[in-house]
Amino acid sequence: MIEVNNLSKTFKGKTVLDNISFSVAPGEIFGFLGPNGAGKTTTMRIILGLLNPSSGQATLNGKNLAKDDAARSKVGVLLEVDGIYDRLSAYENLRYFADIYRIPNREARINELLEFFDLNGRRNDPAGKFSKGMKRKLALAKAIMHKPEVLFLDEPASGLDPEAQKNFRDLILSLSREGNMTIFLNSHDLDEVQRICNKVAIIKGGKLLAWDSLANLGRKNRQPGMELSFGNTADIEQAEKLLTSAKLAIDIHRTQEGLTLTPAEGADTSQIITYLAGHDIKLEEVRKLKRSLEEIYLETMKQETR
Ligand SMILES: Nc1ncnc2c1ncn2[C@@H]1O[C@H](COP(=O)(O)OP(=O)(O)OP(=O)(O)O)[C@@H](O)[C@H]1O
Repeated sequence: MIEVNNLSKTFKGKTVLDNISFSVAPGEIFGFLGPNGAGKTTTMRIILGLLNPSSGQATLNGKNLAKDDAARSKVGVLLEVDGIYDRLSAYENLRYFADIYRIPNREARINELLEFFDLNGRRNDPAGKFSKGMKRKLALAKAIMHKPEVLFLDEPASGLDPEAQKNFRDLILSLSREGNMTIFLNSHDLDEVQRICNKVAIIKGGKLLAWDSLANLGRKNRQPGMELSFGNTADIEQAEKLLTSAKLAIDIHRTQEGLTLTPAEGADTSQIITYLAGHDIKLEEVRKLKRSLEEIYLETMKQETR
């Protein structure tokens, strides 16, 4: 369990973290979201014990990583700069770190990692000749070599093409599932976070604006929208008028086959369907629209500046 309690950080009088608190449960894939300069990397560095907080604390299983070597050995870290040696081969890079970390059964572990990351065919090629995606995979192999409990990733897929990004996401998911690893992911890639994280925190200007599961965040700000399609296109206009005057829905927009809308406060989907049926309007299909993380994120950002 990672616990961040009332954490603040000031650099030369400038507050970059302002009394933030949250926690990450074991096995969770946690997405830490925010614009550039929001304070994500600073928070991560404090948790890792690389930077002292101005006040408050951050612990892993109750231990301060700055002061506890045993606790520090339970984490793996992949920062934006991946620390791979270009002149060494994939194998030599892993061998070098295996020696530093005194990994038991070194050769077996290196072979397992090269297989898992699909790098075995290029094991003897210098890493400098690798594509960006392959280099990231090698860096991730290095970060998890000692089988950490928690993996910290700072913008792990930035600069990768869509296919390499997908590849990387799948790897992170399988590490979480098979290795039962807790993952702490710093990102401003909303799509990436939406696809893999189960819990999200949003930070801006050093302040924590939100911290919840994706599902709860979607519900909290506003009800998710719905899409209605009609067998008879003449009903579309009529339905729009009825729902507007009955004040059952807001944000009503016409589409090719029907309407998208958000149930008004106090109204719900079944009320809307019953109301339209009572006015002889037949619905062909009703679909709940899932709110994207992008909508939630932008709304959260707006609320803060209000
Ligand atoms: N060593 C430092 N000295 C002074 N200011 C710093 C230092 N490290 C970070 N900052 C400032 O702290 C703020 C937060 O930076 P941080 O790197 O944590 O943001 P971030 O959310 O990780 O941003 P990005 O998405 O761009 O990586 C920024 O204004 C940055 O300039």
